[in-house]
Amino acid sequence: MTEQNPTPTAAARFPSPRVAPQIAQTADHHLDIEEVTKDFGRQQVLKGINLSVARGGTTAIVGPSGSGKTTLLRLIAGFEAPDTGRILMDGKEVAGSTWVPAHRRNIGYVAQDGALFPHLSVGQNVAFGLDREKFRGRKAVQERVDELLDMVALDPAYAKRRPHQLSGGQQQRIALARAMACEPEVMLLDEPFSALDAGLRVATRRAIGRVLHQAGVTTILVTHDQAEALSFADQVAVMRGGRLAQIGNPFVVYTRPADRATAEFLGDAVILDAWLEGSLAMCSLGAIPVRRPPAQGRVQIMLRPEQIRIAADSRIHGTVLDWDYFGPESSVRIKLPERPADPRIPGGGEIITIRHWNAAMARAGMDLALKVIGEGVAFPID
Ligand SMILES: Nc1ncnc2c1ncn2[C@@H]1O[C@H](COP(=O)(O)OP(=O)(O)OP(=O)(O)O)[C@@H](O)[C@H]1O
Repeated sequence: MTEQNPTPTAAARFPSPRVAPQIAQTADHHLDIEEVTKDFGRQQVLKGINLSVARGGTTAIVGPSGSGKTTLLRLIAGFEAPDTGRILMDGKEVAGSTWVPAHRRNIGYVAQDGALFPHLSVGQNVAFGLDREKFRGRKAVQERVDELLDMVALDPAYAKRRPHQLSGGQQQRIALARAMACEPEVMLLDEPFSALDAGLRVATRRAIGRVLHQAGVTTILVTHDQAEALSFADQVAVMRGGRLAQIGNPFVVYTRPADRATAEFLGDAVILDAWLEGSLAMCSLGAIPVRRPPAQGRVQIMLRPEQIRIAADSRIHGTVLDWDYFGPESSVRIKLPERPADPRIPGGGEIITIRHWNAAMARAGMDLALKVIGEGVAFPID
């Protein structure tokens, strides 16, 4: 873990009360980020971030490239200092009016490429993080290295190899073992799976997630992959343009995104113009129930493609344009009727994409009856 001797700015050392509000501390918060900002030159990269992470919890910070994810992680690690705001661990300030350097924060860090030392063996890489006061002598070190390799499901026989003699997934597990050797309370993972191919990526993610969960380590994963964020974490924080657009559990952020951009970032979304009356949105797909309507009248309604099903008994129809076959499911493009029967309903003629498991059912030009399952999410029109 390299430290870059960050110099806290005057604002970070002496934040004004205006920018460092007291946010109620909850007993099980391990990490609290309060009103944190960070500028690089004239660019404000973080614009007032507030985020709390529960002890032993797993948070994924997800967002498009350049949204400030890595910068936030580096601030938590102590590689950089915030310009304003503060960061607390266990309710104690580590950045803000005080400064605790990276090596005293008890935080592990695994980078995208693992950053193993190429000239050291696997065993020496893992041993690098050990507290030599605690593990004195070759035997004690060897036993602990074997234990750590076992923890990440690697045979101790690998200890003698050099990093380049291992697969990408094995190298990432070694990087985790090295970071775990320091016995960190918090583990920061900066896109550690992104260089791995699809199959290895899922297996490595599962293996690393299991190790951290079993050890009760509070974990923050940075990723730009929404599926990875949803499957890995119990809390997802969506970043956009230096701000947190939404924080919630994976189910909530996926099914009830806060705005259209978040909806589209987290997965495929069908978005239609609609007329909202009470808690029913009327659109080309019929009357769709909406939870907590944000407005009345003209809105946009969002559905996930898997909520739109083919159902023989429905009055809503569409025409198949084409489809893509993916094996277990197909993606079917459908054109909705030009003018909905009810004149109050905006839209018509929209092209939507749904998912269906049976490709044999779809033919171009075929008429399909469609049914919506569950609730939609309405977004006000600006
Ligand atoms: N040390 C630095 N000096 C100047 N600008 C920086 C520095 N670090 C980051 N930035 C800028 O801050 C912005 C946010 O970068 P950051 O790496 O935090 O984004 P990110 O969301 O992690 O992106 P990616 O997914 O591409 O890694 C970018 O515009 C980047 O160019």
